[in-house]
Amino acid sequence: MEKRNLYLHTTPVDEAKELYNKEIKKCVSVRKEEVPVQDSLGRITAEAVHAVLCSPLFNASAMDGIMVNAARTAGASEEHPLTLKRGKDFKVVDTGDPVREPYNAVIMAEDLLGVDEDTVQIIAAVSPWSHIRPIGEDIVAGEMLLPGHHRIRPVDIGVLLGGGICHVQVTARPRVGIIPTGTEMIPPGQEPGEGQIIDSNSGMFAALVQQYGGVPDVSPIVEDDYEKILAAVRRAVADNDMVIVNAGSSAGTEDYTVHVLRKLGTVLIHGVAIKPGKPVILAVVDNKPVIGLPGYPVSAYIDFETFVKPVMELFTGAAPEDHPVEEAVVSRRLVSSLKHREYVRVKLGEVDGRLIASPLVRGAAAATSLVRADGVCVIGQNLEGYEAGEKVPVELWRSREEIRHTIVSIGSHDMIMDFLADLLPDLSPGVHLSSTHVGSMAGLMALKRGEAHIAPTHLLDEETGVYNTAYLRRIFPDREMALIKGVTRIQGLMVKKGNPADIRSIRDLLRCRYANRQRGAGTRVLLDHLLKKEGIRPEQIDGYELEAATHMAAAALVKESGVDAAMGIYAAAKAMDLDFIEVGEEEYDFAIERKNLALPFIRDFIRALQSEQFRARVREAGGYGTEGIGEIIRV
Ligand SMILES: Nc1nc2c(c(=O)[nH]1)N[C@H]1C(S)=C(S)[C@@H](COP(=O)(O)OP(=O)(O)OC[C@H]3O[C@@H](n4cnc5c(N)ncnc54)[C@H](O)[C@@H]3O)O[C@H]1N2
Ligand code: MOO
Repeated sequence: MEKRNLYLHTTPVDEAKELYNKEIKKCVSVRKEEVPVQDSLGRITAEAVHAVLCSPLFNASAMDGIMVNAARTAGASEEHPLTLKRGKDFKVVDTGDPVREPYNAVIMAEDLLGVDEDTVQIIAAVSPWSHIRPIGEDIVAGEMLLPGHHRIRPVDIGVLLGGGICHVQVTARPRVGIIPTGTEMIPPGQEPGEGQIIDSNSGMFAALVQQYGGVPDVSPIVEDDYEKILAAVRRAVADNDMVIVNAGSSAGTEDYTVHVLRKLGTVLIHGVAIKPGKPVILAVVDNKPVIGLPGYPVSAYIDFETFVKPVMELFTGAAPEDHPVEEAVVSRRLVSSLKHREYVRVKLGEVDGRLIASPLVRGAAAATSLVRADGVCVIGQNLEGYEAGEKVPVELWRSREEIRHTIVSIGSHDMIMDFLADLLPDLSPGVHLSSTHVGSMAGLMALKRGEAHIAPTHLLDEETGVYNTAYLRRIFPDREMALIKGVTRIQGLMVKKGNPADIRSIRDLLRCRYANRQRGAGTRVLLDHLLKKEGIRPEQIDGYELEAATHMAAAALVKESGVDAAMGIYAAAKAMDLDFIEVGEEEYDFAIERKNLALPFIRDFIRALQSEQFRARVREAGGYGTEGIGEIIRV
């Protein structure tokens, strides 16, 4: 079996879905089961449900008051109030009480003039049936309460019970077998050894299966061995309605999934024009759908939504539910290939009334991009992408309301942005902070294009030695700008614990392996400044070209790889348990257009900055100063 799968042909997404759907429909049969109405929330009705009882079950008073015979009230007026006697003319009723012959109308208590215990006067006649809910007003026995294919909601449960139904026929939950494969995989919770990977996908699949109304059945991890995978698939197919085999879907020498599925059944598709998610396998084994999903989490998720969910809907009878789509302005150029339909995760924010989509990292292994995403921009296979500023359709993964109350920050990274994102919804319910880390300079450019509310920045003006203001003046010559004072922070060289390479100053970078930050990052500007002061040229630094996107990513390189030093902030070094050699202090502030200072959520942001909770977190992290925090500097 030591051969590679070369699947050069990739089928367009819709074609693959249609072909598979046609084939699967032949073998999927919907099973029904009866469940107590009380336990039916979220289940799908297998057939229409009809009421067995009327509601109300009898003619019922709709108000507190008295019941009368309407004819008896004729002639009552303000000039000629009519006197009624208890027992003879009326009976007292409460809301919901039955109203029977000879009574046929109810008068509200507030419309009665009390004379004594047993006597009232009325000043208007009433018509028959007033304030009476007639039998079957809401539900008539035999009436259809819910159609088939309907997802049962709390209000439906109320109506079913009211209509005399205690048990309801729903579609049975499909059992979905999940087989994680890979010799390098370990279950979550086990200490990973060299080269081992935590099986995080199975947990995600199990949750997705539950979300879409199925019952997950996760097998133990199967190593990359043809016979073992074959046995696992056989077992899972026998025990379940459908099966997912995870990883080993592509062209590696140990990617056995497709060979196993060919041996056991029919592989209809291997390779779809979708990115991420290309190596998906759509097969049928023993009349049951079996889908091979790629190992990379983002690919696996996109393929699950695209191919597994529709099959589950065949079993559950649920109507396909799609995310709402809205038009957004894309903040960066998005290049895509005609070879596939591409799903680009985006952060969304509303700035100056426009919905702005900022693309997140596109790697298929970047699972956090799924967590951080507010939506996804789907670039059709017939498109080569979009230019910055172009309108693009975006599937929303969060509500429009939530997006509207989100402060969009684009710029330099600091851990205080995480503290603030965590604190804000606590201090100002409903307000969120979304921060994208692209470096100080790129953040200011995004602010200029109207894609962000604030841009965190720490840029040193070499001539004046002053942070931030000079850049704002230069980049926004004709706009009224301001800086919200943030923190001062200690910058330094992060080195391995115990400083084995004995690094004491910038000059020592000449004899070690360094990791830099991306172009336009304030930390890189500071390094360049310090190198210049020492008369060192960038090309003399080994690793000047190696770029980390954040302080923490730079610290992780020092901690886990052959890198000896990276410039960063004290808090990152401390968080990663690294040693730290101080090189200077800098100012990390928030650039903003002055007109936006009045936005309610910007006031919330400033309040959060000045809160005792925030100061406490910053003190705990260490390496920060908070003098003047939250003050406004006009630029
Ligand atoms: N020569 C080629 N190599 C690859 C191609 C190709 O066309 N030619 N396709 C690439 C694409 S696209 C994808 S997507 C991946 C799919 O990989 P596999 O499905 O074969 O998965 P593995 O190689 O076994 O694993 C890859 C990677 O996925 C992660 N993984 C796997 N299982 C799990 C799990 N249960 N939980 C969490 N993460 C998991 C892990 O990082 C693995 O290293 O192939 C490319 N290669
Ligand atoms: O299809 Mo893979 O998912 O592009 O990375």
